[in-house]
Amino acid sequence: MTDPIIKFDKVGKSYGSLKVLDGLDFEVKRGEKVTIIGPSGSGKSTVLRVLMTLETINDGVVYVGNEPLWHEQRSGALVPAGEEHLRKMRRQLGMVFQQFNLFPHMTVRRNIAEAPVKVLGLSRQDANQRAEELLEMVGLADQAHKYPHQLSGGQQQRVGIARALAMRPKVMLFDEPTSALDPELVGEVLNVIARLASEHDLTMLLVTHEMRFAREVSDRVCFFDKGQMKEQGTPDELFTAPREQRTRDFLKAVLNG
Ligand SMILES: Nc1ncnc2c1ncn2[C@@H]1O[C@H](COP(=O)(O)OP(=O)(O)OP(=O)(O)O)[C@@H](O)[C@H]1O
Repeated sequence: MTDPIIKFDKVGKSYGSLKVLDGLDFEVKRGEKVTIIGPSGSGKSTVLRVLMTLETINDGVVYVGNEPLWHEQRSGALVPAGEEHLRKMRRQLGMVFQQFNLFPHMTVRRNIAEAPVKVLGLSRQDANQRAEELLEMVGLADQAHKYPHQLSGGQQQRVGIARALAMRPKVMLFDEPTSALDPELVGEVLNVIARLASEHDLTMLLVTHEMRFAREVSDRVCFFDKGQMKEQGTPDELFTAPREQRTRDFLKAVLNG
């Protein structure tokens, strides 16, 4: 593995007096599968939302590839980025949300094909073909002409994954992709993500409360607390021999809870 494809360099983010990211230093390398775990409110989702340009930052620099995400170089200085730069940078990332956010009035196939047509300029025919290949991959080839409300939550989330992949992002972000699902539907979604992780060299950054899953799919697990990364390691290092007391307390609470 080589250069970082994502880098947070002393990134600060606050809502009023609440510091959500506190001088955060964090990197993900190309092709790496990284999971962020940590208590509620530790800033995990904010990291993904900042990358997706859904939240601004107050301090520091975020890099995607080797380019600043929220800034542009002008005459050697970093200045706040304009909308065109943000749009270009955002295209490198795909995100799967807790709430699937599918368009209710579009068929499953159209949900997946719409952005490739509108944003990437693919022909409708090529976009439909891409959508059908992705539906096959997530095990929903026979659901292309249904509407989201005709699918289970697990199926809708698999469409959400196909939709993000249709834009051929360099990095896939997953924000607690199973937390809105009934327990019996969690497995089918985790299986699709695990297969993606093992069969593709896509970079993946996941926030999850599913510790067993984090252990299985990740190259590296990062423990966040109070807007900082407090500890990181391979799944084995972090889950079997955490160094920090705060990590031990957290794991004890979630694994026994
Ligand atoms: N738009 C907002 N306005 C004010 N506070 C916010 C906003 N969005 C998030 N927060 C607060 O920022 C903190 C960090 O939120 P974030 O969603 O990143 O946490 P998290 O670690 O993902 O938590 P969880 O596991 O509960 O999802 C929380 O205390 C949250 O209430």
